[in-house]
Amino acid sequence: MSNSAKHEARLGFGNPSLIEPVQVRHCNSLISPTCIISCPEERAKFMQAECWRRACLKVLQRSVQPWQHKYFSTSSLRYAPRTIQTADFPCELIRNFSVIAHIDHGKSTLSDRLLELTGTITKREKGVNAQVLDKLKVERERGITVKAQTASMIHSHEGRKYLLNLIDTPGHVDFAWEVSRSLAACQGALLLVDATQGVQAQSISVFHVARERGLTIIPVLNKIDLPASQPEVIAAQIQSTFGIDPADIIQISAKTGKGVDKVLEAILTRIPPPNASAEKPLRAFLFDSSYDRYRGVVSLVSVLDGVLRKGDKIVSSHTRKKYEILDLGLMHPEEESTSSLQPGQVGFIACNMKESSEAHIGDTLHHAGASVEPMPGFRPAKAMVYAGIFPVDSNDFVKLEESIKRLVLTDRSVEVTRESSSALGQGCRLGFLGTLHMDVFRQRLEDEYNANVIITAPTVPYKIVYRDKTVTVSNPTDFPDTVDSGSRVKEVQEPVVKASIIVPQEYLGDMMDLCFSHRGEDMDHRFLDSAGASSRVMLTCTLPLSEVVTDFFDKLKSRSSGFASFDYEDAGYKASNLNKMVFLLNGKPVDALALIVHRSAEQEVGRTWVKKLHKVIPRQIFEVPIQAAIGKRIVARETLSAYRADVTAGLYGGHYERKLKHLNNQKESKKRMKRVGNVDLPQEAFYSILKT
Ligand SMILES: Nc1nc2c(ncn2[C@@H]2O[C@H](COP(=O)(O)OP(=O)(O)OP(=O)(O)O)[C@@H](O)[C@H]2O)c(=O)[nH]1
Repeated sequence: MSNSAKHEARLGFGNPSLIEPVQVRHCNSLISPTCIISCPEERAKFMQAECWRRACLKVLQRSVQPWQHKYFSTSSLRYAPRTIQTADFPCELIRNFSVIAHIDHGKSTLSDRLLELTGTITKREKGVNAQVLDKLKVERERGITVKAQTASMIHSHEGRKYLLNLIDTPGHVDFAWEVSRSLAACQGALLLVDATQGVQAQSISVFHVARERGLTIIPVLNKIDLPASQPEVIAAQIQSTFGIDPADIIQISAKTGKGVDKVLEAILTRIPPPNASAEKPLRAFLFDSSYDRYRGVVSLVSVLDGVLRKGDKIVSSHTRKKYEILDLGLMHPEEESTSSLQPGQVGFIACNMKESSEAHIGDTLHHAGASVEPMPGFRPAKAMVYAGIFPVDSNDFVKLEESIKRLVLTDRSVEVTRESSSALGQGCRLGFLGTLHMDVFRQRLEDEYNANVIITAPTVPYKIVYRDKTVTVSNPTDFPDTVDSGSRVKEVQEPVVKASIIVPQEYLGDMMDLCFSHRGEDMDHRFLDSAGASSRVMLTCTLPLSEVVTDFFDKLKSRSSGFASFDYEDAGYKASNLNKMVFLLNGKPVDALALIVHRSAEQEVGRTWVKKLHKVIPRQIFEVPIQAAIGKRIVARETLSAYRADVTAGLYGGHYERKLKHLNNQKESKKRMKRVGNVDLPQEAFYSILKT
């Protein structure tokens, strides 16, 4: 901002500490919406800048009460909320639908195109951000959706205005829970299939979830602009896999916009309106929540019956706690306050819930004093993979714990407990839905909270069956040291999954080999297309979850030249021959590196890890044996040779015996060090071991 700019009017209200500082870079100066501009030319420049306008809107929507909008005054900057009268949309003018598909088949691109086509966002607002609904930095960087997003659109058709509510869902198998709860708020689903890749593993799983929920499915073939697309072949595949009539399939290019208008028309004509009544007592189904630092928990609800108004007193069927609706409205695509949510509508509510655990996913909210039948809820998200997270600098634990707590407020599927390790100090043990989920969480910690962390090798929850009880163990340090006939342990069970792999026929043999080498059982396969040179096969088998969470997916992609797609679902527990492997440095176990391994992989895993350790541990002034042990049995060993300090360096010339005396002294002191077993293992060494 130029020096000539004088202060004239504040673009912030009430208590300035309530205003989140949003930084906007313009004309190479950092400005924030609380900054003040008076020079007319400067002001005009700022006001025309899109970044400035968006930042102001963001601040206003987040921190300012609607009654304060009038103070936000200069003419070109006036905050003009697009007022939606929700009462104008009775059930027959509402359509609630999700976009579902295999990963990367174009869900977010189609969602953006629908938002554009209905005028909800303009091309200018969209700017360079290719995907409006992928709001997280990690989503934009990786080009994947990790959190389902809701957006309401208004679309005019044959002289009537419809309220369309879209939910863009993630495609990766780790986030299947997100998809299933999003579908609970919908009557229809757009099933996207990439016209170059065809039906993939998650296309099948999401199709079945949508069908089980009784949703109307609109099949859409995407990416028909690509030269490699084969619309007819893939349409036949959709017909044979799902029993869908090819005449019902809409062919589009979400990228160029071709055919997307037909999708809009199908949404209006094929998806039934919600069956909700304003006369019945209120029932609002809570299907998602997030945390806002100023307002507490903000929940997404689908109003099944009745009307929800600002100021209403509501009760949670799950906790029986009472709340007052302080704000509510539609996601358009950002939050936009309205005075009510009508039957059949999907929107957000803020009702002073302080803890995110109060917003129980699958809860039914009703008016205080009324009694209603709650909807059947969801099964809670189940952690499949556990890992310890430790700060690289152990002094940063308090800061790290605080960051984890905050992040968990926005990601309810993560389980957190405290953990301490003699090697890595204080940390947290976290439970995730899968390894991608774990990696995304780690990246968010680094991106959003500047955390520098060490994350231990992922492990799955095992069941230890003792003679008198069964205990679930999600940390290798809690696993019994020996599981043999003499111990109290009757058996160890590990989680297994039912895996399905879709792959061109020529890779079937490779895939069977791969599953077999990862302890796959009950293998079966069936052809998806009518027999032909390029027909595709669906291979199913049960796999131990611990095999899936390591490098299975990478191997699957490389051995199928990227053609295989993979999906899995929980298939319970199975008895298995497992043991705890510990790594000894100079005879002392390093707790943070303990692993649970299957008998058949002991040698290989032991050798690989011992080699890894040998590479990264700095040489000490004494020899260090690095061993992998199972109980008392050593399965692999490397020796880190001693680093020999040149104790004779300062002796110029002189007698040979004098040098020998120094060398002997050094030998003695090394012996003492060895006895203490004091291996110097910096945190950075752990970082590089566990990173790989
Ligand atoms: N050529 C072409 N590319 C497309 C089309 N639709 C999407 N893409 C591209 O496909 C890639 C994946 O698209 P996304 O919209 O992110 O896919 P998605 O299904 O939302 O991905 P996830 O949320 O990670 O499952 C992006 O690079 C898009 O630009 C299309 O119609 N034609």
